[in-house]
Amino acid sequence: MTKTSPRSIGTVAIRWHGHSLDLLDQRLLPGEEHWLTHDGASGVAQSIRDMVVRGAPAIGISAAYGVALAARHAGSGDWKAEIGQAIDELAASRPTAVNLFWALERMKKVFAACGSLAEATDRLAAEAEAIHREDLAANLAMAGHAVAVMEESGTFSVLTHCNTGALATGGYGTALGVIRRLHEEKRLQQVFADETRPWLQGSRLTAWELARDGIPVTLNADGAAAWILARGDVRWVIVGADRITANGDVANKIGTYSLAVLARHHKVGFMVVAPSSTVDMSLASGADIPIEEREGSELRQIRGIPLAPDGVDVFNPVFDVTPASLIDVIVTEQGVVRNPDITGMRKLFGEG
Ligand SMILES: CSC[C@@H](O)[C@@H](O)C(=O)COP(=O)(O)O
Repeated sequence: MTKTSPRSIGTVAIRWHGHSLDLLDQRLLPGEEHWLTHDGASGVAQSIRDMVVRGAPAIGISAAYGVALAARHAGSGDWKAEIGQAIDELAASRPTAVNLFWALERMKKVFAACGSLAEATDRLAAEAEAIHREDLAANLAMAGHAVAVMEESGTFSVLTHCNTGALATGGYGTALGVIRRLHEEKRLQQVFADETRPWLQGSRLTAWELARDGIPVTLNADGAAAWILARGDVRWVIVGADRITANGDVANKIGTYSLAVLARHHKVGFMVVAPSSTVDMSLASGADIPIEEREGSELRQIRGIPLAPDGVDVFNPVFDVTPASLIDVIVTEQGVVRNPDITGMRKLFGEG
């Protein structure tokens, strides 16, 4: 057992120490880099719920470490019940990103095969580390597949939404990993980063992460995306995903669907980049995906400063579903699905 996190590429947001888990508090970025230490699953579940850690793969990885912590700190009595409760608590933290449930299923399988607490402690930690390591490897593989799809010669600009970087994953990033690779290959003119209202993952996290890594980034209001695409130098809109269903529909951060409509109108490529842990072949279409709604206060105020009349009614769905028909290509570490539909999805991922 290594008792260390895999080496992240880009900003590190998850640090595993074997007996505790440190998460970079993403609520405080870009102003402050503050780490929260967790020694139990409840704290990890709360950090997922409160968005200390966010982004589909990072949520799955953190939950897996949460289960490992539950074993590490379980009493010697009914340790099976304690770990089972921890898994249930983690599963209730956020509903949309399937990576959470995928990671917990992996942990459950290992847990079910353990005959003693000592064995569970070792094996659950090793499984969580494997999930973390494999996510980083998937990101690197996806970047390779994605840039091979892009036939443009010379340099070009891209537009992205939300944060899909090292902060949201095991390191490197999904959509942002592709952007990193384009930059490494000197094919990237610049990245337009949607600010991503209301939580501002684009301005607070993506712009920060890219600027730190020396990748040319221009921040824009979400409402400016149509005008930016109309100007013609953006060739691809590249986004991540929280859940991809059997017909190729994609749940991702609210605002992704409008970008897909805009991309189709302006004949700009629309690419979704996500590891296979984001694919949910058990759901027929996006209509079956549970869409998280968060507190109205996320729109009414920012860090206590009022932005709207006190108590005004708010509708705050934090994800939307982009129909497969608006997506040009889905990229995973297992390969790509062009013009996704059920046939293409089944070819790559089986029946589910
Ligand atoms: C690699 S992250 C892909 C998605 O999880 C990301 O685009 C997103 O929607 C994150 O939402 P968040 O609410 O910040 O967890």
